[in-house]
Amino acid sequence: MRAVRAPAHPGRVAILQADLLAKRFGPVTAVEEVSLTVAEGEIAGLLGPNGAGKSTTLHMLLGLVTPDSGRIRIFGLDLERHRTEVLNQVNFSASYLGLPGVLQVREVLDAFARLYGLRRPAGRVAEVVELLELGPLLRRKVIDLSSGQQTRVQLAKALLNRPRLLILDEPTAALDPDAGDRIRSLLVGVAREWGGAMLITSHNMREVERMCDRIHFMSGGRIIATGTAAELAGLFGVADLEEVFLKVARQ
Ligand SMILES: Nc1ncnc2c1ncn2[C@@H]1O[C@H](COP(=O)(O)OP(=O)(O)OP(=O)(O)O)[C@@H](O)[C@H]1O
Repeated sequence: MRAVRAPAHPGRVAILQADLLAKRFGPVTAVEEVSLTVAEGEIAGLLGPNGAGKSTTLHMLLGLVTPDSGRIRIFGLDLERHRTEVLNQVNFSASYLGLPGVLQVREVLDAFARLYGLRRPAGRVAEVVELLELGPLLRRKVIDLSSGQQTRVQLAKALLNRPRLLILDEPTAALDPDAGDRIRSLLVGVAREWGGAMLITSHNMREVERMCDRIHFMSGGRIIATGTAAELAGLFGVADLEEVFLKVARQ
């Protein structure tokens, strides 16, 4: 299949550059020849059916999984050689990442603020609490929160260090339509305001169409197409991203 490769932001600095990543788990090839870039200020989407290799790719970009081959540069630095310097300016949120359930929301945020070595931890915690509307939940234990509320705490934690690169694995999967809508607006605002870059996975095609400047579509461990939602729809000869997804998943 011919791939569309549209440069989203020609001339802008590449925040993330991954070249020819590959990862096998025993007999399973999870990721093969994956190359992608995310530019400063860009929100990029990584889409694909279940098992396409999205999470494995994200985990390699976060240094959680070691690639069998390939190279990752973030902020122009090699991730393997400059791991601490790079990861200090990156953050990640995923619904499957548990937070310490016995702690109150305030304690969780304070603990991460200290862990990140923030200069004004109390001020920054107050900012993310306001951004994610967590004020009424601060004294509640994480384990007692609904999954949507826990997602908001996860996102607050992920924004604490003002990451230059924010990686989100299905950020709004547990949120109701209203909360999801507000979080999407917030994330777009954060990307535009900070000039940081975001890479997100999602199974919500409307969300991806609304948020993402550019989409990398994965199937069978490979990126099979890259472009805007409209470019991908054109490439596959369908009306929208939802139909692209169905076409790829059913092939
Ligand atoms: N730790 C692991 N050990 C063995 N196989 C793994 C491991 N992690 C992932 N895989 C396999 O690699 C392939 C890609 O998995 P991955 O989780 O990256 O897909 P995904 O696109 O994120 O899927 P989903 O949309 O379901 O979250 C799958 O076949 C999966 O079973």
